[in-house]
Amino acid sequence: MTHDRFSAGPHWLPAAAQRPRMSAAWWRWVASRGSLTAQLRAASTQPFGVRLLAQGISRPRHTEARALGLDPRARIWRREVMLMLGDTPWVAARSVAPLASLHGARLQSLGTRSLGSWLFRQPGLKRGPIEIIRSPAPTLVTAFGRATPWGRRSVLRLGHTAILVQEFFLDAMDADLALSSR
Ligand SMILES: C=C(O[C@@H]1C=C(C(=O)O)C=C[C@H]1O)C(=O)O
Repeated sequence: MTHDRFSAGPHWLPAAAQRPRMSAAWWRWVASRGSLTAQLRAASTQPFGVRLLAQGISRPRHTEARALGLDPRARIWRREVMLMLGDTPWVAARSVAPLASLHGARLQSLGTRSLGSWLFRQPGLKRGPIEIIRSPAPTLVTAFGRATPWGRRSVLRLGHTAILVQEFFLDAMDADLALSSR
């Protein structure tokens, strides 16, 4: 069985439903609607980087298909990365987009450039509601560190292209920014 970094167990809920369960400092990260890349860059003196873990054609998870309004058998492009500050991973991210809608989109050629640094420059970008999950499956233990309880996702739309961006915050970010204690 392949190691599945991103099989999240519990349910995705609207951000407001999860707010009482998190600190104000976490809320400012998990519920923000701007570019996470830009927020990460501003929060650390360490250089921001993207470590590409995997990308390619796949099938969506059921929860991803539902979020994108897709048939679970539809083919999607998946991109799994670690967002790094210096040598420390702070966020694990999995973004998926229907292959049919990717025509002309840059997801496939991004490499180690941040998806957000391209997306948030596009005029007409629309971001759907932020959903939050608590305690993503403990399987999100990577060679880079353990996950915090928090993950978030939203669908970003650019014309006919829809991209579900899922971000799971790692312990090192919590420790470096002392988010749980504020
Ligand atoms: C959507 C954004 O892009 C970030 C960069 C990603 C990537 O390069 O794959 C994935 C998730 C995001 O955290 C953002 O910066 O908000």
